[in-house]
Amino acid sequence: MQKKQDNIGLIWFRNDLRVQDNYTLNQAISNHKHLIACYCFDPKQYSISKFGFKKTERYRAQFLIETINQLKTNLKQLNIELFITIDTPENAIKNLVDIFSISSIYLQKEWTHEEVQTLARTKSSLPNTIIFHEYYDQFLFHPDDIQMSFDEIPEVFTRFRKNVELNSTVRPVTINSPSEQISEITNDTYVPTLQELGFEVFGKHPNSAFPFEGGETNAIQRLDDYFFKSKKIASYKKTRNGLVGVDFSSKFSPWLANGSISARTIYWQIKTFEDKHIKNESTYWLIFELIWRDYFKYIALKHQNDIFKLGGILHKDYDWYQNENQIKKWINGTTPSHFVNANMIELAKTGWMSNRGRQNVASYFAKDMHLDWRIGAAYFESMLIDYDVHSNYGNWMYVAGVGNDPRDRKFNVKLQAERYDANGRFQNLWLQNTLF
Ligand SMILES: Cc1cc2nc3c(=O)[nH]c(=O)nc-3n(C[C@H](O)[C@H](O)[C@H](O)COP(=O)(O)OP(=O)(O)OC[C@H]3O[C@@H](n4cnc5c(N)ncnc54)[C@H](O)[C@@H]3O)c2cc1C
Repeated sequence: MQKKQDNIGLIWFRNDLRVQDNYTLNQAISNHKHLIACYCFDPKQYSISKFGFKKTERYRAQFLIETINQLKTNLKQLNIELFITIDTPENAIKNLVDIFSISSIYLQKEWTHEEVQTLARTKSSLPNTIIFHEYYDQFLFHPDDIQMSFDEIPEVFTRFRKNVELNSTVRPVTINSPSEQISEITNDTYVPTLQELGFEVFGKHPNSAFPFEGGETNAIQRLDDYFFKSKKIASYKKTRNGLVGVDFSSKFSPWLANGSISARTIYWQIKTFEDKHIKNESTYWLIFELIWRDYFKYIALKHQNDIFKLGGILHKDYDWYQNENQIKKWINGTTPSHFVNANMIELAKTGWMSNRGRQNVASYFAKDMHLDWRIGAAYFESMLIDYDVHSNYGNWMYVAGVGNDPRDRKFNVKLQAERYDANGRFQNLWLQNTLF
């Protein structure tokens, strides 16, 4: 076994906010006797984006605060202090490097524009002797285990799925054990409040389909409830197009998005469930959806910044409008479609929307209202508790006809409402103040 280094290693947490099955942390623990960690509430993430929305709205901010609280506690159990700042990484990390004479920094590898820029700024604020150890760790199927280069990722999901199902395996989860305690370390940093991030305190909406709290422990709790206590996973395929309540789908996405649970952990727990209870179409379908998640990550790796461009990865030259009045109607839930409105009001009041809802409101925005799809995507980015850059932009491109839908479908929102909300329960839930 390699001898552990005496100098202190630094783990920079971004979207991998967990201690178990965290390969980056695992490598840092293997290489260093002593470790510290940091998380930055980067003010840029709370500023206004180019389309006029706050990049992170209050729902995700609250979820993140809860997540960092648990991360701090869980890291302490591994004898690792988490330093938290409301500052840019370039400033915060430079400070820690100076104070603790850090020479190695560990982080999850990201490839989207803003993350790459932030890392570049951070690197240039530091001496070039600092070694950065970056690892892909957000996938179900690790990039080294798929039999395709990024350029060869198929543009059709089914081809990608069949390839990985046939040729790749999911790695086992890694268990992290404590590192050595650092004596006499002072850490007076703390998890900020919502107000310190620029928001007012708010209560959870009583009708929210996502009433859960952030953090690794809560993610595991939800998994245990959905799989082993209620066993709802066994009927997931039948319920997953639901609109009302907590259990029609797994609700794993917010924890997956900020990395408080890994896709591998979910996968191996599905396998345990199948061994202990039942293996059926529903248990498979949850894995199928996790492969969709991987797919959009690989699409972003393949096409880089094209996923943010108006013509998307297909470089389509459609006519798009930026009519402010129409955009407001969509956001406020005052379009001619009650079904679209109900979904948009749910999003505004809770930070959550079902997958069925998202497909419909996005299709309506792009294909009925012909509005610049990037504005809809930026609004989702602001509001969603589970915002994930690859899934959000990948799905928006798909629905807008500039991405990976080979059939370029348009949703008929009236028929969709009749099919998925036949008794109007969902629409009544969110439109009661506007219709009656
Ligand atoms: C326009 C649009 C924007 C979206 N934006 C996001 C986003 O920012 N973040 C996000 O996590 N998901 C996004 N999705 C995908 C999907 O709607 C959510 O992942 C899902 O609704 C989350 O609920 P769940 O965890 O209960 O999902 P389940 O149905 O229980 O699925 C389990 C997991 O599979 C993954 N998954 C399921 N469907 C998809 C999908 N279509 N694409 C990628 N992964 C999927 C998610 O990680 C999800 O947690 C978007 C979909 C659309 C149509």
